[in-house]
Amino acid sequence: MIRGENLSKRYDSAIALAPTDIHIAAGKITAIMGGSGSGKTTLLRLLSGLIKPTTGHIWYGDEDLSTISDKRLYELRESMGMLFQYSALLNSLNVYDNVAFPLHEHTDLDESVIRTMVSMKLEQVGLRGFEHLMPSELSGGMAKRVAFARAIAMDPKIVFFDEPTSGLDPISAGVITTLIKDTSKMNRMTSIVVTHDVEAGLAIADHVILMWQGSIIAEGNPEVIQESSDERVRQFLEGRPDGPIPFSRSTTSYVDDLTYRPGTVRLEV
Ligand SMILES: Nc1ncnc2c1ncn2[C@@H]1O[C@H](COP(=O)(O)OP(=O)(O)OP(=O)(O)O)[C@@H](O)[C@H]1O
Repeated sequence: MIRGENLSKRYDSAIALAPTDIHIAAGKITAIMGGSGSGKTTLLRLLSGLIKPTTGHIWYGDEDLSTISDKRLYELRESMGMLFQYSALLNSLNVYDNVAFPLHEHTDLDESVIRTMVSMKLEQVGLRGFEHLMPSELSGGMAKRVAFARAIAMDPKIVFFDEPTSGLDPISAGVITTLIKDTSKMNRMTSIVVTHDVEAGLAIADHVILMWQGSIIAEGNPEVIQESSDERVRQFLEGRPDGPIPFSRSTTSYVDDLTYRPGTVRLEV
């Protein structure tokens, strides 16, 4: 369904994503995992057309997301849903209007139809009856559920989830994880989930992509990943603070930094 070809992203001197080929299967859940700064969000943003690649193409069928017009991209977005890390609810709108927002924005449906659709989505996330609440009156878990209902309001074919469980207690995180899994299966939705939650990622994904320093270092079904003997994969899965993925990101010598005097040359390590 979605294919990235020679896809890369560079910010000034930083390479957020090294040239990468990627294939996202239709109707499946793909989990993108990896340490902080490994390029997960960059890859998600590229695949959803939120940012343009430095090199390469993103194919949706025979359309290249990196070169299509803004108008066509807007049309394609009608078949995409997004759930961002911080829920990104519109603070001045209540729960009903937040969930109805994409329906108002992209359709001419009668308000009575929209009302029914919003009720169905809120029922699905267990929040029917909370339509009148404002975002400031919601717990973090409730806000994520509202954001989830909004992401699926248009019955999208593809949904992008960026850290959907971050900052949630284990029960709320479990609720969101289950919602992603059940909704994806039920609607045959293509779900792309960026997550730090190794356990949840391996539990719900059909396909796992593991990233390190802007590159994909392993991919496959959860069993393949779990059985990998790659030291970087093992360190990530076992949550070891140091190993081939270093704890320190510093590129200069610590001793040199402590003894540095202006006018002398700093050594790179
Ligand atoms: N807008 C930007 N400008 C400059 N550098 C950026 C920008 N966005 C990302 N980067 C850099 O690109 C690299 C990858 O960032 P990215 O956010 O994709 O990582 P990530 O794996 O999602 O990290 P995290 O899990 O901490 O969110 C990082 O080194 C980051 O500093």
